[in-house]
Amino acid sequence: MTCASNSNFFLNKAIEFPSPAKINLFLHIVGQREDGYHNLETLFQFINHSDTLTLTATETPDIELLTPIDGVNNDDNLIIKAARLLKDKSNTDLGVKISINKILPMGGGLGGGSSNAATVLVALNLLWQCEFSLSELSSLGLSLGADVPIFIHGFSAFAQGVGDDLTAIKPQESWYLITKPECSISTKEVFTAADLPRNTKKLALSALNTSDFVNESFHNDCQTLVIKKYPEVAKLLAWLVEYAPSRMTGTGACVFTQFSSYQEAHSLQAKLPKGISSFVAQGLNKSPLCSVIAKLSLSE
Ligand SMILES: C[C@@](CO)(OP(=O)(O)O)[C@H](O)COP(=O)(O)OP(=O)(O)OC[C@H]1O[C@@H](n2ccc(N)nc2=O)[C@H](O)[C@@H]1O
Ligand SMILES: Nc1ncnc2c1ncn2[C@@H]1O[C@H](COP(=O)(O)OP(=O)(O)O)[C@@H](O)[C@H]1O
Repeated sequence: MTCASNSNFFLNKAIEFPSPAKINLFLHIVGQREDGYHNLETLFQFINHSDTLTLTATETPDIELLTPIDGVNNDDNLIIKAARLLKDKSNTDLGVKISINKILPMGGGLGGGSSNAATVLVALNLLWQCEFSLSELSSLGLSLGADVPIFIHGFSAFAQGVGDDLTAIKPQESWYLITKPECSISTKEVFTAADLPRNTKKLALSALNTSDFVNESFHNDCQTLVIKKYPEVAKLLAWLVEYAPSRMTGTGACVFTQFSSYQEAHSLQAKLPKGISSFVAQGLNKSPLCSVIAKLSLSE
C-alpha cells in the first residue's frame, strides 16, 4: 500500500492526540503458551488521564521525536518504533515530527508506552492517509506489545489470549484514586517468576454480567507475588483497602482504589501517607482518542 501525499489536508499541521492510560480491573492468568507468553482473562478500562502527542506530517521523509523521554533510547521508544513500522508497511514518502507531553508514570501497569504506540499508529494512519483498517492496525500494534491492540480498539473490553482477543464490555465508570508506590516493576520480571499463579480457572461468560469488577469474584494474579517482593506495594495496598476496594493494575506497581464520586477519591488522596505520588481519574469506556479521530476525519 502507498499512502497518498497529493492534496493531503493534514500536511504541515501540528495536531494533538490524546494517549490515555488503562487499568486492568482484574487480571487472571489462565495458562502459558509454548513461546512463554501467558494467556490472560483481563478487563481493560481507560481512564481520563492521558499523555498528549503532537504530530506534524511532513513532505520530508524523516521520523523525528522532538522531545526524547528520559531513560528511554529513541530507538527503543515505542513512539518511534510505531512510526517506523507504519512507514515501512505503508511505503509512504511522508515523514513526521512528534512531540509528547508525558504525564503517565512509566512501568506502573498503566500501559503508557503501549498507548503512545497505539496513538501514533492510529494518528499517522489518518495523517499519512494510509487507510489501514483498525484490525490491520491492531495486528501491527501487537508486534510492538501485547497491550497495544486495546488502545487501538478504543473501547473497554474483556480480553483473552495474550490480551488481544477483545470483547467490548461496559463496566461502571467509577472514580479512582491511582497511587504509585516508590518502585518500578518490569512486566518481564513478573511473568518470569517461578511462583506466579498460571492456572486460574477460566470465567464462565455469565460472570461478566455485572458492571462491578473490583470485588472478590475477581482478582489480579500478579498481586500476591508483587506484594511478597515489594513491601512498598504491600504497605500501600494494606492501607488503601481499609477505606475502599483497591487492586493493583497490570503487573504493577500502581494501585487503584474505587469510588463512586470524585469527592470521595479526592478526600482519600488528601489523607495519603507522605511520599506516595497519586492522581484522581474517572474510568472511561471509550478512549478519548476515538472522538479526536472521528472529528478530524470529518474535517478532511
Ligand atoms: C500484563 C499486562 C496487562 O495489561 O501488563 P502491564 O505491562 O500493563 O503491567 C500487559 O498485557 C503487558 O503488555 P505489554 O507491556 O505490551 O507486554 P509486552 O511488551 O508484549 O511483553 C512484555 C513481557 O511480558 C511477558 N508477557 C506479556 C503479555 C502476556 N500476555 N504474557 C507475557 O508473558 C512477555 O514475556 C514479555 O517479555
Ligand atoms: N513512549 C514510551 N513511553 C513509556 N515507556 C516506554 C515508551 N517507549 C518505550 N518504553 C519502555 O516501556 C516500559 C514500560 O512502560 P509503560 O508502558 O509506561 O509501563 P507498563 O507496561 O508497566 O504499563 C518503560 O519502562 C520504558 O522502558
